[in-house]
Amino acid sequence: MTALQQRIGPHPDGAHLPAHHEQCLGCGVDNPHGHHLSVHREGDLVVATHVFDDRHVGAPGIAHGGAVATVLDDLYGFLLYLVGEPAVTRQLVVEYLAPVLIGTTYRLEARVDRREGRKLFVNAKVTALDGRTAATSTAVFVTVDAEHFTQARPSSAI
Ligand SMILES: CCCCCCCCCCCC(=O)SCCNC(=O)CCNC(=O)[C@H](O)C(C)(C)COP(=O)(O)OP(=O)(O)OC[C@H]1O[C@@H](n2cnc3c(N)ncnc32)[C@H](O)[C@@H]1OP(=O)(O)O
Repeated sequence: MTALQQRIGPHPDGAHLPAHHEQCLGCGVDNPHGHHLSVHREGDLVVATHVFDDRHVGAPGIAHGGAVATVLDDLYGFLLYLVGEPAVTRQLVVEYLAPVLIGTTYRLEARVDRREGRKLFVNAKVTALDGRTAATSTAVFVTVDAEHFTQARPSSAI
């Protein structure tokens, strides 16, 4: 079994899901610019509790839209652990419904809506702890083989 296959799973309900790799902008623990997302499985959902900090500011006190998109994109990347195959973003759509505030805790959740061949149609939302939804998203991911990740660095550890 390859390291990629081992990382992909399976992962039981409730399990903490492994970072994509240590330097990943979304979830890598060793990336000083990263969001350090910590994600677990809740049934068919992947879920994170997240606080944007001053590194992610756009308008004063408000998270940059690109930072929110980054986190959503990375969260979708955890659905591959439920699908059991690697997949990458082909299309990402974000609806910014309300400002995402710096220093405020949000629940992020994502799920696979449906699959058609290699295409995974996925959706996500960002919800404040008072229940208000700050952002929703849809995306299309496309499954790839392990060689996809060796295009830039043939010796990639993924
Ligand atoms: C453990 C850790 C490891 C895994 C680590 C994972 C890390 C995850 C990190 C978070 C996520 C990311 O940031 S991922 C990084 C950002 N994304 C990328 O770099 C991807 C760049 N794009 C690509 O490499 C390529 O375009 C691919 C692989 C996505 C697809 O290329 P392809 O393989 O040639 O496939 P292609 O024929 O073009 O399209 C496949 C199918 O999708 C359809 N399709 C294409 N676009 C759309 C669309 N917008 N809406 C609907 N359908 C679409 C096509 O019609 C086709 O359908 P049909 O004709 O077959 O029916």
